[in-house]
Amino acid sequence: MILNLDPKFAPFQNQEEIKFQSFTFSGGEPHIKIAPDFDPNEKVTITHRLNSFNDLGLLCVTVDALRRMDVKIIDLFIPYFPAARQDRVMIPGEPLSVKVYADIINAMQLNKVFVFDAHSEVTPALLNNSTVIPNYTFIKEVLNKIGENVKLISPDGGALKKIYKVSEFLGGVEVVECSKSRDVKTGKLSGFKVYNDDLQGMDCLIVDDICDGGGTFVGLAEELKKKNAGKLYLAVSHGIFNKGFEVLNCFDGIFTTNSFKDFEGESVQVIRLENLV
Ligand SMILES: O=P(O)(O)OC[C@H]1O[C@H](OP(=O)(O)OP(=O)(O)O)[C@H](O)[C@@H]1O
Repeated sequence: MILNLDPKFAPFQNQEEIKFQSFTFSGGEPHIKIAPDFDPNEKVTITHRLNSFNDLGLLCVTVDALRRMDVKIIDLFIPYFPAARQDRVMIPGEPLSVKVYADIINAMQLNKVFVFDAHSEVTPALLNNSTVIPNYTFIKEVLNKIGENVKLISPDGGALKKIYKVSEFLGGVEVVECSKSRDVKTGKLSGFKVYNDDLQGMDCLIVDDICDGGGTFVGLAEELKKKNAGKLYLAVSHGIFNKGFEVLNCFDGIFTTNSFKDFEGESVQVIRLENLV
């Protein structure tokens, strides 16, 4: 049985859906009424795009309601794990936000928690019973659209381990390693290095988990262009794109999934998770 808390997000097709009504009380608290016409002995998988504390609140009350209906086995699929980038404390006074979210979810005592393309190994390390769904099939779909004659570009050390696994899955597509540096005091991006000089005319696909403002990818695209690379493409599992797509107009194509939100009529090609999981 599936309980899709976000009506626009139904990644698992052909499964019986649990009906419910959800709304927000006038004081701002999320609420749910689940229709009791299903067998509580069956496993229930909740799917939810958990992008805010309100979403988390709805998840908490949903799990409570299911437990009170005697549902014993609950799985959760959250495609984008909130605060996954806040996986270390850089300066005293900051929270370890990823642990805050993980602790709350762990307290729900779920059977399994599925996360799509976790930012780092910290998320699954903190989450009990977690499974990370890799980005391999997403990137394969991207190559189906742009062709396989590209080099895979890894923007930084954090992305490196994952990109070699993607390359292996794709039968050995060549990887170009890059690194980015930040100003120690401000944390602002200060430079990029591309460890391959043989990019003349080569089409390049930058692969990463998240595009937020896009500074990482614009900076890297400039470096790739300096090396006379051909067409530039960007594929990110989780598209936040908080500065819009205009800033990313150096790219010949941008690809993402609907893990964070839907992008209707915007300058990005969305490969929906329905086709990937
Ligand atoms: O679109 P932008 O605003 O440039 O952000 C995108 C970058 O941010 C994240 O990495 P982050 O820099 O947090 O990686 P780290 O954990 O390796 O520091 C993500 O993996 C991208 O590389």
